[in-house]
Parts: sequence; structure tokens; C-alpha cells
Amino acid sequence: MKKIVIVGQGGHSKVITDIILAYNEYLIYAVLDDKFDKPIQKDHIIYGPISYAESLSKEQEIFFTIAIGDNGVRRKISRTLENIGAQFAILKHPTAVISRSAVIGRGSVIMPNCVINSDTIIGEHVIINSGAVIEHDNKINNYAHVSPRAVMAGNVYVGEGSQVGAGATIIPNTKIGSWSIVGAGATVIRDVPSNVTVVGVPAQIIK
Ligand SMILES: CC(=O)SCCNC(=O)CCNC(=O)[C@H](O)C(C)(C)COP(=O)(O)OP(=O)(O)OC[C@H]1O[C@@H](n2cnc3c(N)ncnc32)[C@H](O)[C@@H]1OP(=O)(O)O
Repeated sequence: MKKIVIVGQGGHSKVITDIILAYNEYLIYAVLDDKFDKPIQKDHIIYGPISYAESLSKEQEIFFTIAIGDNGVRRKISRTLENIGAQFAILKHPTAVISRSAVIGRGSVIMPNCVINSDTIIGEHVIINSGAVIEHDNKINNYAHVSPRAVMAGNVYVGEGSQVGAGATIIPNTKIGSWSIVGAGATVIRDVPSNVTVVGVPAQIIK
């Protein structure tokens, strides 16, 4: 079995652990978080600070997953790990329904009960959270997060680092810029620029 290192030990990390355990592809080898000051071993798992990734990355057949929900922090850590040559796992819960023509980038996580339809492209280090529906021909860029039960209709574009809140709906042919936030429950009916927050039905910019 391939070894996996989970970076981050918060709520998001618990769900990622369940996804790893749902498959027999990876063995949880280490959990890294800066709440640990030095590496220790417990129940056959190494717990240590994130800086310990450098020694772990030199081992054979070892993969990393960044189990941190904050998109900016995930980007920062991914860059640090890339610089030390880390390889990233793609994690897909067995209940997710994913089209054969969909493409999923390294480091991305597809949570339980998601649907990802034809010709959709999911970038790197993206989170598609529980029960989200990503219809055909979407492009979800690096470090984005589609929260639980959000619905992206056909041909939606989500820019780098943006978060689509829980239960939000984006109508077809709509573009969300980079590092924007769509509030929980919003319905987006027109393009959203970069670096803004939108809420409501229909969604309006509040920040
Ligand atoms: C497993 C997981 O948990 S995955 C994580 C899923 N997370 C989410 O879905 C969170 C999505 N986040 C939200 O919806 C947040 O409320 C945000 C980001 C839209 C706004 O948060 P903040 O920037 O802190 O704004 P704040 O709470 O100050 O609200 C600003 C105004 O917008 C309103 N507002 C905030 N969120 C929403 C919303 N989702 N829908 C409608 N109105 C909203 C507030 O009532 C407030 O209105 P007021 O000025 O008239 O009082």
C-alpha cells in the first residue's frame, strides 16, 4: 500500500481520514500539524510539525494530502511542499459519482456523495465537499472550495481560491472570479468579479 501523510489535524482532516480509510489504497503514515513540536510515533503513525515533511518526502511511494479548509493556507503549504518535491494524492470517496471524462488535479479531494459530470476540470488542491453537484463542462480552478450541497449548473467557471458556500447554486454559463466568496444559500445568476463576497437570492456583492 502507498503511504500518505495528512497535513493538518482539524475538522476537515477528520473527513479526509475517513475518505482514506474508505479505500485500501493508502496507509496513513504520518499526520503533520504545527501543534506538534517534534516527531513522535503513536499506534504506528508519526505525528510531527509540518517542517518534518522534508524528511518524509524523501521516502519511496509517499504521498501528501493537505487537509486544511482555508484556501489561502492550503495554497501556501502546497507551495512549500512542492519546493521539497512532495507528491500529492487525489482522494475520492467511493460514493462520489465522477464522469470518466472529468479531470481531477493532484491534491484535490472529492467528498462523499458528490456528482462530477462530463468534461468538468477540477484543478489542484481543490475541495469538492460532501454532496456537491458539479455539472458538465465546469472548470474549478486551483485551491477553490465548493462547500457541502452546493450546485454548479453546466459550464460554470470558478476562479482560483474562491469558495462557494454550503447549499449555494450557480446557474449555467456563469463565471466566479478568483479569491471570491459565495455565501451559503446564495443563488448566483450573473458573473461575480474577483476578491468579493456575494450573498442572497439573487446574489449581490456585500464586500
Ligand atoms: C464542512 C464545512 O463546514 S465546509 C464550509 C462551508 N462554509 C460556508 O458555507 C460558509 C459560507 N459563509 C457565509 O455564508 C458567510 O456568512 C459570508 C462569508 C458570506 C459572510 O461572512 P462575513 O464576511 O463574516 O460577513 P457577516 O457575517 O459580517 O455578514 C455581513 C452581512 O451579510 C449577511 N450575510 C452573511 N452571510 C449571508 C448569507 N449566507 N446569506 C445572506 N446574507 C448573509 C449578514 O446577515 C450581514 O448582513 P447585515 O450587514 O445586514 O447585518
